[in-house]
Formats: sequence, C-alpha cells, structure tokens
Amino acid sequence: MVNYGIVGCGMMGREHIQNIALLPQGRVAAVYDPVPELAQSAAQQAGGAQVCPSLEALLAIESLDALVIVSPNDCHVPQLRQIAATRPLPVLCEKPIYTAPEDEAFLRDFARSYPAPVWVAMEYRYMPPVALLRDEVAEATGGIAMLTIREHRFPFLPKVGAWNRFNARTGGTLVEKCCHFFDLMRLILRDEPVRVMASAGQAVNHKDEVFDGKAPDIWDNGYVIVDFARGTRAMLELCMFAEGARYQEEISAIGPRGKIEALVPGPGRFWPAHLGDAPVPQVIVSPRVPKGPRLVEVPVDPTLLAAGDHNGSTFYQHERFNAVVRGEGRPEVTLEDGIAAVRMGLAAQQSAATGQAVAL
Ligand SMILES: NC(=O)C1=CN([C@@H]2O[C@H](COP(=O)(O)OP(=O)(O)OC[C@H]3O[C@@H](n4cnc5c(N)ncnc54)[C@H](OP(=O)(O)O)[C@@H]3O)[C@@H](O)[C@H]2O)C=CC1
Ligand SMILES: O=C1CO[C@H](CO)[C@@H](O)[C@@H]1O
Repeated sequence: MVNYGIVGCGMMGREHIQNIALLPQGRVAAVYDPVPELAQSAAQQAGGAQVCPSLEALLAIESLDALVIVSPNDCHVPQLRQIAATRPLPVLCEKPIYTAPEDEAFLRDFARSYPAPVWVAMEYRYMPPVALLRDEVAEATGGIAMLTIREHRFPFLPKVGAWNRFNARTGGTLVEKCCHFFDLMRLILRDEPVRVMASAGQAVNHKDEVFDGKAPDIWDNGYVIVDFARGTRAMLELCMFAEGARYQEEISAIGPRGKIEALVPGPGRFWPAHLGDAPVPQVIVSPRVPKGPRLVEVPVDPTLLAAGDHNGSTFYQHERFNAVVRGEGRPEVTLEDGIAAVRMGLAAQQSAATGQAVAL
C-alpha cells in the first residue's frame, strides 16, 4: 500500500484524491492546505486522512510513502526545495513545474541531486484518444510533417485568492494552460523545439474583474508556431471563450501518407443535460489514397470519466506513478520534460509580448 500526502486541496487536489481512491494499492494518509476548511473537507473525501497545519507537519508523518503537489503554480518550486531539504519522498508534482525563468537552474540541479523519483503531472498524455493517436500516428501519416493542437475551451475558473488571474503566479496563460500542449508536441514528434513564434492577448474574458485593485493580466487567446530540430512544424491555437464547442481539443498530424486526428471533449460536468449525452472522444484516420476517413470512437471507462475533468487520464497517470513508488519502473514524465514544456511556454509568452521569434 502506498500512503500519499496531498499538498493543496483545491479543485485538482480533489481530483487526485478521487483517483487515488480507485487504486488498489493507494490511500491518502494526510492532507495540507492553508485554508483549514478545504483541508478538512478533502480529508473527509479521502475517507479520514490526517489534516496537517503546515507542509512541515505533513512531512513529519512517518507512514508517508509519496507526495502529490497540487498547490498553485508558483508554490511548486519553493515546496520542492522544502521537501528536498526535509524529507525527499517520491513526488508527483502538478504542471507547470516552474513559472519564473530564474528557477530553471535550480530545477536542473534538483533533477540531478534529488534521491527519489519525481513525476511531473501531464494528464493530457494519458487521455485515451490522445494515447491512441500517439500509437497510430507514424503509420497513419508516414512521418509527421505538421502537427496542430487546437484548444477551444471555457474561461479560467474562479480560484481561491484569484491566483490564476495573474501572470506572476501562473507563469502566464501560455505556460499555465499550454505547457500540456508543448509537452504533447515534444512527445508526439519525438523531437526538440528550436524556435517559437507567438501572437496572443486578452480579447474577451475577465475584463470587468478587479482583485485587490488590480485587473487580471492573463491572456485568453493566441497562436503559437514552433519549429522543431528535424524540420517539422507544430502549431497551437488557444481560445478560452469557446465553451460552446462540441470538442475541447482537436489534435491533427499530417504527413505524406495521410492525416490523423483526435477529438477530445471537455469536462462532462459542463455539458448541458438538455443536449443529451456528452460527446464521446474520436480518432479519425484520413489516408490520401484511397480517400475515405475512418472514424473510431474511443469511449472512456465511465467510473474514470466521473473521477475528474480530464477524460480518465488522472487515473492512468496515478496507476503508473503508484507502480514507480512501489519500485516498478521510472517516471514517464521527467523533470526534464516538465522544464522543456515550461521553457516553450515562457518563450511563447516572450514572443507574443515582443513580436519577435524566440530561439531555444
Ligand atoms: N493537470 C491538469 O489537468 C490540471 C492541473 N492543475 C494544476 O493543479 C494546481 C492546483 O490548481 P487548482 O486545483 O485548479 O487550484 P485551486 O486554487 O482550486 O487549488 C489550489 C489549492 O492549493 C492551496 N494552496 C495555496 N497555497 C498553498 C501552499 N503554499 N501549499 C499548499 N496548498 C496551497 C489553495 O489554497 P488558498 O489559495 O486558499 O490558500 C487551494 O486550495 C495548479 O498547479 C494547476 O496548474 C489544475 C487543474 C488541472
Ligand atoms: O492544466 C489544466 C487543465 O485543465 C484545467 C481545467 O480542467 C485547466 O484550467 C488547468 O490549468
């Protein structure tokens, strides 16, 4: 049995707790959140976990085998520092692994010296339609020439303390939201980015909001083009005022043989009941010759679908992290992957702010 300590009991913390409960060899033993009511309610959700008044107190619990960091983005690096100095347990840390460029050097050292496994959470990798696209992409395309990821979704949700409204706390929308997609680009293309060009801004959302006298500075839409070392190009299109769309993510890869797409719905809880069942994920393979797109539905196990907002992926990721903690295998999403995704996001933020391409 793996005993987990949860650091941060907000929306995503609750999704982690729900999915750990589905693991045959996992239980949440302790939780910490600066808001005591949130910690209490998460402890109850976990079936009676110990509530700790601080991260220090949580790290002092002997029975813990692993930690899950689900605090706001700018807390991840300071908490990793504290954990390394106190009790270096295996860690699953939510994305983005860092938010400020100056933290990259620390994380590279940390990656070399931390004595236990660290896995950066990248749920999109584990969504069944995305996993199927990855399995079939080489055969369907004959070698990818272009990769496009479109996310058309709902605006940023309200958060305690409005931490997700300010670049200083999130790293910026192209880091906070889009590090998932930059990670997918590297994973699907099996290549490294060399140049990033972006145009992005705030068009619709959060315009009337004020927090402590300050207006949000996050963006709600943008395009990012990325050149990869072997000559492939990838593009991200983000729109955060498109929750009316049937699918939230549309990923397409095209090569000399044909095209493959994955269509991924957003959180089922946002699909209005009067429209009937929520959309089912799809993968479509469209060869050039002979023409004739083939569509496969990729339904997600209903229990896993109900355990969060991410198409069952949080469970699949936990299943593998749980095995790593038990000594079976190594982290699939490494600190190097987490750093690479943030570097691309920060480069995109810089490119959009300056109007210049950024070389990596
Ligand atoms: N991979 C994915 O698909 C998703 C990942 N995430 C990631 O999960 C993390 C949390 O996001 P989310 O759950 O949406 O945010 P929430 O604001 O809902 O939850 C974050 C929680 O952490 C608490 N918190 C604040 N400071 C600390 C601290 N120093 N130590 C421990 N807890 C703290 C907050 O309490 P308070 O602010 O009241 O002090 C809040 O309860 C983020 O890194 C986010 O990027 C989120 C959604 C999806
Ligand atoms: O990483 C993320 C993925 O999905 C969430 C919503 O469910 C986002 O808002 C979050 O930042």
